[in-house]
Amino acid sequence: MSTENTMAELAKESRMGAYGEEVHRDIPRIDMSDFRARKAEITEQLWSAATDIGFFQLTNHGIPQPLVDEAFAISAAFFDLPTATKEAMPLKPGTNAGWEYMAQVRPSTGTADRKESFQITLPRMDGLWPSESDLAGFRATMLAFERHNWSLAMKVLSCFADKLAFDPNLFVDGHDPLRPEYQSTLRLIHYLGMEDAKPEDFKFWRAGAHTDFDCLTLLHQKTGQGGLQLCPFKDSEGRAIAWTDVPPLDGVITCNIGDMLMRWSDDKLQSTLHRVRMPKPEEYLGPRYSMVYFAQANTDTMLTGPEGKYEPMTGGDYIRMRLGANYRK
Ligand SMILES: O=C(O)CCC(=O)C(=O)O
Ligand SMILES: [Fe+2]
Repeated sequence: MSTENTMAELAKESRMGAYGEEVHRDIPRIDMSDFRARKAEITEQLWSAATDIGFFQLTNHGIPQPLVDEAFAISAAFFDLPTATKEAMPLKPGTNAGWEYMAQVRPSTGTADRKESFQITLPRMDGLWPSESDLAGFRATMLAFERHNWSLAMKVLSCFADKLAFDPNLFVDGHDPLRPEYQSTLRLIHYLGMEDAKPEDFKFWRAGAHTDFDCLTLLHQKTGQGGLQLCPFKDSEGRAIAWTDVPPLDGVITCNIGDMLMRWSDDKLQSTLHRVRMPKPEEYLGPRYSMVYFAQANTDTMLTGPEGKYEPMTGGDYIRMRLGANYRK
């Protein structure tokens, strides 16, 4: 993407901070069971969702629910650690690794998201894991959970490879987790509870409107902790903006296409604007936890579209270009 395109992208995001209207839309739900036998059928469903609304929800996805539950529990325990302990694992700008507190400022809102997060990008974790005495089992659980998410993301991406007439291994090789160039990220998020918040705090966002930078996002939400809303790309081009709730459902993983895959697919796959709104006063006001896996092509993977619409670019250059705009210096 050229600099002009990036700036146009940011200008577009900066108009997205308003609350806007809400409308119901069906989010396609896709059953991943018996994947190898049903791959052709699953591929059609994924393609239809990803070229249209850009969001879909996976059921029977193969990530064991006890592992998801354990990851949520230990993520909450991590955020309960003393601030000084978390401060010893700081996010280094541009690395997607480490802990941050209210540091992510979205171009759409110009204010910091009301959250803290801990990001795990495997080759960059030296000195950033909590010790076993601080939080026993954290690293082992997160390593297992990360790899399960990678595996599911690769299944979904392999379906897109078929439709894009890419080499069947292109995405798996391009996200090889055993290489130092791996830059996919698992992000644990704790959105701050609003029980004691001042009325003016409610005008902020838990996560301001944005598109993701990555290829594919897998989002784990907790039932009862809603707030995610999406606005399909088609409606965001100066036409009326209408936002659609994506309620959390047990056993379901919500997925969306990110900008990197949109570019890599010559814009066939749609990266869709989304945000996390504040609870309304009558809703659950407690903290909200989510866990998000961002599949991002390795830093040395060349993003070359099927029809060559864009100049080829490496995954590393692409992420660097996008990260600069999103964190406080
Ligand atoms: O927490 C959520 O539900 C969504 C988070 C998100 O969109 C992001 O971190 O990119
Ligand atoms: Fe996102």
